[in-house]
Amino acid sequence: MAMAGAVRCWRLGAGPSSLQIQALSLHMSKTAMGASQKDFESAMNQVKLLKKDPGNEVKLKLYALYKQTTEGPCNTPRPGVFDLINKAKWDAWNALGNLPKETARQNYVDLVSDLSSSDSSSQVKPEADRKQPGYETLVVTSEDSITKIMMNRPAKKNALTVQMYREIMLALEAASKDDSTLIVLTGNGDYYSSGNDLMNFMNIPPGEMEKEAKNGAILLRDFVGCFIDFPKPLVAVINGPAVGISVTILGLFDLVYASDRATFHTPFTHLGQSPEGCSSYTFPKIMGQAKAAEMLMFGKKLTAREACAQGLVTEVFPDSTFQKEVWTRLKAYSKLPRNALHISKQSIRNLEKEKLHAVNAGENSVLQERWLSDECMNAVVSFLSRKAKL
Ligand SMILES: CCCC/C=C/CC(=O)SCCNC(=O)CCNC(=O)[C@H](O)C(C)(C)COP(=O)(O)OP(=O)(O)OC[C@H]1O[C@@H](n2cnc3c(N)ncnc32)[C@H](O)[C@@H]1OP(=O)(O)O
Repeated sequence: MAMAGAVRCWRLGAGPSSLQIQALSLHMSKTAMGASQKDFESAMNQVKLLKKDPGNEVKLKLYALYKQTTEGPCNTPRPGVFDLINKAKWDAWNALGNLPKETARQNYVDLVSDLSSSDSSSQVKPEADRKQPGYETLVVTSEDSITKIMMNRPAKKNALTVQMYREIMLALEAASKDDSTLIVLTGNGDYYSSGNDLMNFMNIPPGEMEKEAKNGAILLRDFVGCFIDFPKPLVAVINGPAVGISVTILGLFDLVYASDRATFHTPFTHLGQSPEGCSSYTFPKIMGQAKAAEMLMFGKKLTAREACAQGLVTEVFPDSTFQKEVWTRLKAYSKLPRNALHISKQSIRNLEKEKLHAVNAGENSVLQERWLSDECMNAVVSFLSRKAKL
């Protein structure tokens, strides 16, 4: 809602200390003498420096007091019934009746002073302060109503260890309960993620293979289950190549933004494995049977633009401007009415939830067998002995 003169430019920068000093001086002006024209002008400038949007109700109050101070009681005709914004502004001004200009000026100065005080106590914290503690393989931060979960093993291309699967589940669980509107999953470094860490298959004593395969299937079921059940909009910010499970679960996200440097690769057959992440169901639905088969069965690697053309990716951005463009977009989306957004997400997902859980269970029991196969073991040994790479 734009209100000329009274309320503009909430995001113009000002150091917290200068805000505090000005807030204090405005408070001090609330003495018996009443607010002067200079105080009023200073308050108008102060409004432009507020970092936190005070909300429409307060903006209307400010607008009304501004008009009353500068023009006196409202004497213009009421805007038409469909001119909602101007009608709301007129109503707020008109409600002040015959309030004297001096009192309106004082009230305006007092209101701005209160807003400035609460604004300066909620200044943006530095990145290090926003980082949530307790994660070793992730960096989790919350800002602008967005919780960002960043996979943080760049030297290993963000390959997913058992600990990382568990930490992502914990971070999702916490994010489902925090006050964020959107949740973002992304990667640190040049890769989004190279998929399952193939070291997860190593160092298993000979007699323990079946038990470990079973544990792996349970971990995978729970991991994918978290994405199926997640109640808020999930956004993948694909900063570079994505492999294996980091690709398949994209079918469970609400938005997928990719750098034009990203690629999408599911080389399951080469690895003696089979699709997971509900991709055996979501991919044919998203891109059609033929394209899904080429990816999931024959391991065709897609460029970001191909993945976008096939509906797996929402939008592709040039790598040079990727972060800036994506985060600007997400910050705008995070201001949408939170409850409406979450209810829409849940309505869409609820239609499919039961089916997705059944698909997840089915895929995992097939994979549990695959992990015990010679084809899978040979592929892992080849990679680890550096004979094979994707
Ligand atoms: C329990 C749940 C199970 C869920 C199952 C999911 C299925 C999948 O996700 S299948 C996909 C598995 N992923 C792969 O097969 C990728 C294997 N990695 C590669 O082919 C290559 O590393 C690469 C193409 C991703 C990158 O090649 P590049 O030459 O650029 O870099 P590298 O020198 O190979 O990698 C750097 C460093 O990172 C290690 N690394 C990378 N990816 C993995 C991985 N997936 N598992 C284990 N380690 C990985 C790589 O070994 C290097 O480590 P060192 O520097 O120590 O040699």
